[in-house]
Amino acid sequence: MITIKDKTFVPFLEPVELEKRIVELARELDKDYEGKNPLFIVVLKGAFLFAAELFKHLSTPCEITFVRLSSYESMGSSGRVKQIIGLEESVQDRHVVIVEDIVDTGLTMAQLTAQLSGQGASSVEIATLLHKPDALREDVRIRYLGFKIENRFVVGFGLDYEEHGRNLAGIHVLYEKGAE
Ligand SMILES: O=P(O)(O)OC[C@H]1O[C@H](OP(=O)(O)OP(=O)(O)O)[C@H](O)[C@@H]1O
Ligand code: HPA
Ligand SMILES: [Mg+2]
Repeated sequence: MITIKDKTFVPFLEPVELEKRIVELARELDKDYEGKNPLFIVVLKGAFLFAAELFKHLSTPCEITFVRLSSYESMGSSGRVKQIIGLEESVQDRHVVIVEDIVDTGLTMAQLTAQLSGQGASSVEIATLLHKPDALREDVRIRYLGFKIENRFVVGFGLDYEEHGRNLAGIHVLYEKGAE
């Protein structure tokens, strides 16, 4: 168990499980994007460790860039996605893969995919480490998924609780008596 501020979290996905699944995703991406020079767009801050692990195992020639989007306040979505750092590259006629840590309500991905398609990308796919199907409120199609998880708040491996816990090597879930 670990404590961050006023909350307790318990281990849920170990670093070795994460790495094993990320290697599988990299192999799938290598196969699907061979010869396409994809543009990977990493969504900061949360996706930084997932992206680092993914790219270490990816061998297809590609370009990598970053945006920084923010919508969460403490443990809930504010309902608004703020673009803190925008995209510098043109996505016109590019095969784009968004690299995200988690699709929760889907609001962040719904907005970003609509924006990229509107800017003329040839294709836009989502690669996310985690997804909470029971929390989804938007029409979001995930092409590359690490783990489907329950609708419970998680931290670690890039994900934060009030900006803390991003450096944890595994994913931890909020401790609720009787649910651990
Ligand atoms: O599906 P949604 O409900 O939109 O939630 C998912 C988004 O929320 C988190 O970002 P956050 O706003 O916490 O910013 P951060 O990555 O800097 O922590 C997470 O990293 C995703 O980008
Ligand atoms: O469960 C979560 N944990 C941390 N950040 C998040 N952003 C969306 N869902 C989550
Ligand atoms: Mg966050």
